[in-house]
Amino acid sequence: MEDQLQLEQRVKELHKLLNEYGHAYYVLDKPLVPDSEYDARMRELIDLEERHPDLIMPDSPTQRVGGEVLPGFTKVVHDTPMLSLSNVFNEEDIREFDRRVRADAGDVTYVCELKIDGLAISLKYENGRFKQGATRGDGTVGEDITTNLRTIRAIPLKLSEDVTIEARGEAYMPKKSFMKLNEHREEEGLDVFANPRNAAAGSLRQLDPKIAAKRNLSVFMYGIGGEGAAYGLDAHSEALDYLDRLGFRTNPERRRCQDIDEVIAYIESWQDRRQDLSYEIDGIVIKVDSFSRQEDLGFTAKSPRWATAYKFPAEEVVTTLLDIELTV
Ligand SMILES: NC(=O)c1cc2c(=O)c3cc(F)ccc3oc2nc1N
Repeated sequence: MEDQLQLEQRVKELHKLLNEYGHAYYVLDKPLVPDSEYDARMRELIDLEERHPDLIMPDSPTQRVGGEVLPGFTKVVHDTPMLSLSNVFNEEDIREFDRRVRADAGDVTYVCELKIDGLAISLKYENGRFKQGATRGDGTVGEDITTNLRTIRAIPLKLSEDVTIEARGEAYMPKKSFMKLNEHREEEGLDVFANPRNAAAGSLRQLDPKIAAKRNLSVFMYGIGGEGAAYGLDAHSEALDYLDRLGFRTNPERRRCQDIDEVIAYIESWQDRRQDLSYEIDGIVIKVDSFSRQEDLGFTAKSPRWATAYKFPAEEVVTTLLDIELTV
C-alpha cells in the first residue's frame, strides 16, 4: 500500500512539473523537455489519478478536457462591454487618427500589435484560478465556452499570482493546423473551412469539448478587462508585461512607438513579412499606450477612440488557368 502522503506529494510535484513544461511549450514556445518526457510525466499522473481518484484536483493538467457534451451554451453578460475596433486603410487615415488623438489628449506614444485573425475571447480568473471563458458575442452578451477554452493549452488554468482578473485576447487556429484539418475534412467528404478564423470559431462552438481539444487552437492575450489602473498599471505596454508574468501568452511582435511615423514604419515592415507567421493576421492594431490618455479619449458607442486597426489590403485570390483545368 503506497503511503498516502507520498502519493499526494508526487501528485503535487507532477502538477508543478507539467504546468512548467506546458507553460514553456505552449505559452513561451520554448520547450524545456522533449515531448517524450512530457508525455511520460502526464502518463504517470493519469495512472496515479486513475488508481486514486481522491487525488484528482480541478486544475490538474489532466482535467483540461471535460467529459460531458453540453446541451447548449449559456449566456454571459460582460462586466465591461467588449467593443470592436474602428478601421483605417491607408497612411492618410492613420495620420488623421493621430491628429484626432493629439487634439484631445496631447502628445502620446503608441503600442502596435499584430491583429490576430481569430475570435475575441474573455477569460475570467478568481484568486488565480480559471473560472469562466466567453466569446465577445454582440459586445455586451457573449456565450460561455469555458469547457472548450479549458482544452487550449496556451490558456493557464492557474496563474502565477492568486489574482482576480479578466484577460481579453484572441483565440485562433495556426495555419498548419488549419491546412491539416481541411485535408482531413476533404478526405471525409465534409465541408472545408474557408479560413482559420472560421475554423477557430467553428471549433469553439462545438458542444463536445473532446472535438475542440483536437483542433490545436491557441491564443494571444492583448488586454485586461475593466480598469488596468486597478492593478497599479499606468500603460497598456505594462499591462501586456503583467499578463506575461501572470502566465498568459501574449504576442512577442508588439512594439512601443514614440510617434505615428514609427507606427507607419512598423506597419510597412509587416506588409510582406506576415506570410512568414505561423498564424494569420489581418492588420495592425494601434493603441495609445498611457491609460490616463486613453481615459481622456474615451469611447464612441462602438469603439475605443484611443485605438484603431490598420487593415492590410485583402489579398486577391489568383486562380491560374491550370488550377481551373485541374478542378474541372
Ligand atoms: N485581434 C487582435 O489581435 C486584437 C484585437 C483587439 C480588439 O478587438 C480590441 C477591442 C477594443 F474595444 C479595445 C482594444 C482591443 O484591442 C485588440 N488588440 C488586438 N491585438
